[in-house]
Amino acid sequence: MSSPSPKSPEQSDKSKKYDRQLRLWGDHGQRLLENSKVCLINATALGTEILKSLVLPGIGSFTIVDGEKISEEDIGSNFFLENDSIGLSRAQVATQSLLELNPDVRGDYIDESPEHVMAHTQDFFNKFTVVIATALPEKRFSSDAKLVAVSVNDKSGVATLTLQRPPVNSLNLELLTDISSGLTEIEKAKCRGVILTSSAESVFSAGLDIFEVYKPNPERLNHFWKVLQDTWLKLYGFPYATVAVINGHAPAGGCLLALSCEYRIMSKNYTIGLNETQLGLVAPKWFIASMRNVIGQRQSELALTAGRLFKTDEALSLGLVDEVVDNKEEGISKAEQFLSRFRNIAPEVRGMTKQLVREDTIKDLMKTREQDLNTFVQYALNPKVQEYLEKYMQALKTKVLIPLSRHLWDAQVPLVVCRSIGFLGYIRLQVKEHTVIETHPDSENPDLRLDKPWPALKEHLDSINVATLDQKTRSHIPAIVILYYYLNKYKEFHDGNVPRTRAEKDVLRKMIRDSPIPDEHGVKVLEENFEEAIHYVNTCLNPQTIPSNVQTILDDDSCINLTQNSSPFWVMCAALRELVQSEGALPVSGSLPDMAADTNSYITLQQLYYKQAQLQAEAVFRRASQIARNLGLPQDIITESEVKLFCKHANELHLIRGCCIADEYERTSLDLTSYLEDPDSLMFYYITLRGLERFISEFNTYPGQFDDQVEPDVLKLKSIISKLLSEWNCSHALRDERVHEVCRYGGAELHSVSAILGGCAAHEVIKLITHQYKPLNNAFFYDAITSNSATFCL
Ligand SMILES: CCCCCCC/C=C/C(=O)SCCNC(=O)CCNC(=O)[C@H](O)C(C)(C)COP(=O)(O)OP(=O)(O)OC[C@H]1O[C@@H](n2cnc3c(N)ncnc32)[C@H](O)[C@@H]1OP(=O)(O)O
Repeated sequence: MSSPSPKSPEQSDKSKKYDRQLRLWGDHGQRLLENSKVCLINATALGTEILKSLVLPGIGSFTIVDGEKISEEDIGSNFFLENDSIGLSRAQVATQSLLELNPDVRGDYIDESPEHVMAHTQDFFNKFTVVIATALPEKRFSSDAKLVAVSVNDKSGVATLTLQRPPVNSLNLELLTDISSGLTEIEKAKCRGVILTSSAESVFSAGLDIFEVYKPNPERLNHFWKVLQDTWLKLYGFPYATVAVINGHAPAGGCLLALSCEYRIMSKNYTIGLNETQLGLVAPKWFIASMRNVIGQRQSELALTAGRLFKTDEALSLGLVDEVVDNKEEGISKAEQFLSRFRNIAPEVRGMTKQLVREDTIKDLMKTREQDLNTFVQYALNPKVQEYLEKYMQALKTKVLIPLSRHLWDAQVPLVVCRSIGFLGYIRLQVKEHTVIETHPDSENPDLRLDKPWPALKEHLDSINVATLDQKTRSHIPAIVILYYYLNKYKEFHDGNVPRTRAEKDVLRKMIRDSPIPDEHGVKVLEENFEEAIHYVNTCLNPQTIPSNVQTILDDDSCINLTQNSSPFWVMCAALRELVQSEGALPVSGSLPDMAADTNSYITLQQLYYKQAQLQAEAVFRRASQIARNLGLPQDIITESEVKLFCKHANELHLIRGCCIADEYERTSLDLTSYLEDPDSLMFYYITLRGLERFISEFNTYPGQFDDQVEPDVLKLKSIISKLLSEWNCSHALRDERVHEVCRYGGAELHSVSAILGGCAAHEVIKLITHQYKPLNNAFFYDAITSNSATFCL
């Protein structure tokens, strides 16, 4: 790779400290690094290894977001955590240890889960240059979807209101609002009855959304409770017959919804109850009344004070539910049968009777609404209650990858997701758009323009007749002059064409090789500069074309249709496009390779190239500044030094348009056939890891985490993976030993694997920050057993 030249001996302390890396990405790269703000989610062994490799080269600052306390497992794998820190905040201890590595770096931490941070400070992550997330399970939910579905069976006149807020229909403000408007819709349609059920496989509703009450915004909290009261009043006093088909767990608020209906049909093997006391919460009076009206004072008191959750069959014996079924379909059919009981009863009469039965309970809340609201708000804001809720939230675990990925995608903040488990490692980069000016290609041909020299260069080169030079001058002229001279001779005999094929180039090489004048002994000695000219025949005579990747960038919509949101890169590209259109070529890079020549002739030539590069860069700068002005962008958005750098590297520009992780996880088909047919392909790790993510999401543990659960977990993971493969329409199966291997790890991190992967991930982050070198596009897998690695574009 090409590198900036070494620094002079008079270096500042900082440049001494960073000397080696400055050779790789220069002062300007270092400046970007020192201005960067990096966020790490979860200070796992891998997470801290990544930060270590970013703190040492001097990022500006880092913030760790991690609500976990240090465990024994952490101590075993995480170099930055000490034995005596068990039980302390992982974010805090890791921050302190990392800061010791480099006094020039600032660091802080947030001792909260990323989900909590997301829920309370939506834009928190937007301020970072890069966000890195380790050990972050997916969360399968989409924020845009409708939260309830209402369907009416025209024949039976029965409406079904289905709760569909994944994953567990927790009742947040939006879901409650949708339930309420769903009921209004049904009321207007004058249906014979309503079935309330859920689209989730195993949950009816998890009750109130804890995020509405944990560290709440007081205004929203008020509104939330009012809407809950309204929704309950509407459902409880609904004029038409209501049945709850409880096709999954129904704790707390979920139970309240079911209790508000007139009849309850529950699938086997789930739980239901008002379990508030178990959570350290007191259920409001109308929750209690709803239960008392169904199972009576005595049973309610026993159930409520203990916060009991009843299994389906217990709930049946208690009268909390009316019927038990095997599945939702049977439940719906039984609900229709219940509703058909009222076929011969006038709906108004039925409705009025229900109103009278329920009137007192409804009036009670109506009378005390304001007081109930105040009590709730005060109670929710009580620090002790918040403490309970915090503990409870931690127990529920957080899964935040999907919403975080979407959020950062929209905010255009790069996200680097990494996982290290046993001998397996994975890095996935999410960038919406990433542009690179200095890609540092491995080999670069000098940009000499000998096929089409600009006038000043042509004039200079034409002024030297190589054939007539004396021996001494001849041996000191730069190789480029020689090459140009013989190229012109060649063209004279070949209809003005430059040599293209190997045979044609051999002809030119021979012309140069045969050129020496015999010495006094009649021997032809080929001077070093002539040897160099022969060498350049291969690399310097390719006609000046615009590389296809650069042309694609210049033809990109972002280059042609600039807006006020266009980045400086695109403004410079637009200006470059105009230069290319008028001159037919990219700007000259302006640098000459070293050559055996006398200083004067070399410098004369070097000046010509340098001056031409300056002139072209100035033209691009003027045009770019004008474009920026026309767009109303700030004047300092385009700097002359940046435009010079841009023009110098115009033939290596690189653009990545990535893919959002959330989209990747929601994809329904994936063509893996070609990979899975190759026994050496590491693609199976992708499938295994996706299975692992889903396992963690469903069971809140790692497969194989508990010794006595390894075999059952293997079966569970296998079934999850085959479900995934069938979701992707992929007929291949994953070999059993692969699944066993992952379960054997039990979620453990190995420090050695995390250290390697941490270095790799940190290097990708440096590329993203400095906008130098091409970053990974987009996933990297590392197998520490075979020492193989592979990258895939997912
Ligand atoms: C402050 C004053 C308040 C006074 C009001 C008093 C009245 C209170 C009424 C209430 O309703 S309080 C809420 C009580 N709810 C519960 O206790 C249920 C908790 N959830 C569960 O037990 C289980 O989730 C479940 C319903 C049995 C389903 O289990 P499953 O294994 O299928 O899913 P999980 O992995 O546990 O959860 C998936 C996902 O959903 C999140 N989640 C679960 N419940 C809630 C909730 N109530 N609010 C918000 N989020 C919830 C859970 O954290 C998981 O999230 P991720 O980890 O995927 O991010």
